[in-house]
Amino acid sequence: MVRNEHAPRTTAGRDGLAKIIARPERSVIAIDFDGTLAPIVPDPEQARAHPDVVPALAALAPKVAAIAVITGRPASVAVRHGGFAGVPGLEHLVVLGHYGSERWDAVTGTVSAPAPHPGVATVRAELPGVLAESNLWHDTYIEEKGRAVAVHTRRAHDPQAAFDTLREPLSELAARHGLIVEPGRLVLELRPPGVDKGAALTEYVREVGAESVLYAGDDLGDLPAFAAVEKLRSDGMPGLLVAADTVVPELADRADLLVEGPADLAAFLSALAQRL
Ligand SMILES: O=P(O)(O)OC[C@H]1O[C@H](O[C@H]2O[C@H](CO)[C@@H](O)[C@H](O)[C@H]2O)[C@H](O)[C@@H](O)[C@@H]1O
Repeated sequence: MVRNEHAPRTTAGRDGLAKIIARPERSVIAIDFDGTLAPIVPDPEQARAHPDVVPALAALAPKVAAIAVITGRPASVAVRHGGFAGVPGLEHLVVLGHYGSERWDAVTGTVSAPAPHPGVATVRAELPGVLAESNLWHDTYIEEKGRAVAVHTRRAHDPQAAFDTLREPLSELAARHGLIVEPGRLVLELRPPGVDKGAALTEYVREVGAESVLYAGDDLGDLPAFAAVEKLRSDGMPGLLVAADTVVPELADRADLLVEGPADLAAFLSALAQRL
């Protein structure tokens, strides 16, 4: 059974869930990684999917049209930290990395990606100077992401103050080299423009020919995916929006269903799989 506390609080969300239950074979289940499938931890290298996540996804996958993980991480990192490769039941899993610009298919085990944006290398070279000018060189952690570079302030003495101080200079640095800043939970990522989780989700839903969609996320980078589901709903496709945390109110306020982090999301997905 899907427990009562996992009942959507909106009519649109209830309609979305009802459609998923009625025609699961035409439903896409799309889920963010950090904060949604993997608990937030101070060191991004140490983030791992909650132990209940892979069993829940593996139970659900054979019953729905498709499951996709849509993440700001490089696709290969999400696959590794998620433990998604070679799992019985997840033979058709898709991971859309770098906000949808990369794609890993479990079927082939390979990642497809466009050529790297030349601005990333220049930004990387200038970043230490910008951080030093803000007196935050020692207070930040730089995550090398290949096609992007992320500046984390979670380990700073005052994480929110460091985030606020860096937002403008990093936006200027990004803009000088044709990049944008993607803000997240105590992270400012400098990345190429032109792609977001909303576009990635819409394209994937069309590719699969889905009739309903569920999207779960926790952070600002998930807002375009929420907007995409809202647009699909206005075009007649039922959908369910799940927030895995209330720490980003802009997202949580728009959710049909709130769950309490990755373990609770896994419980919801597992109960859904049983019901289907
Ligand atoms: O799209 P996502 O899968 O949610 O990825 C967004 C960013 O997540 C990661 O940072 C967040 O998780 C870290 C590990 O728990 C945490 O330390 C950090 O404060 C969070 O912002 C990741 O490191 C970034 O590269 C992603 O862009």
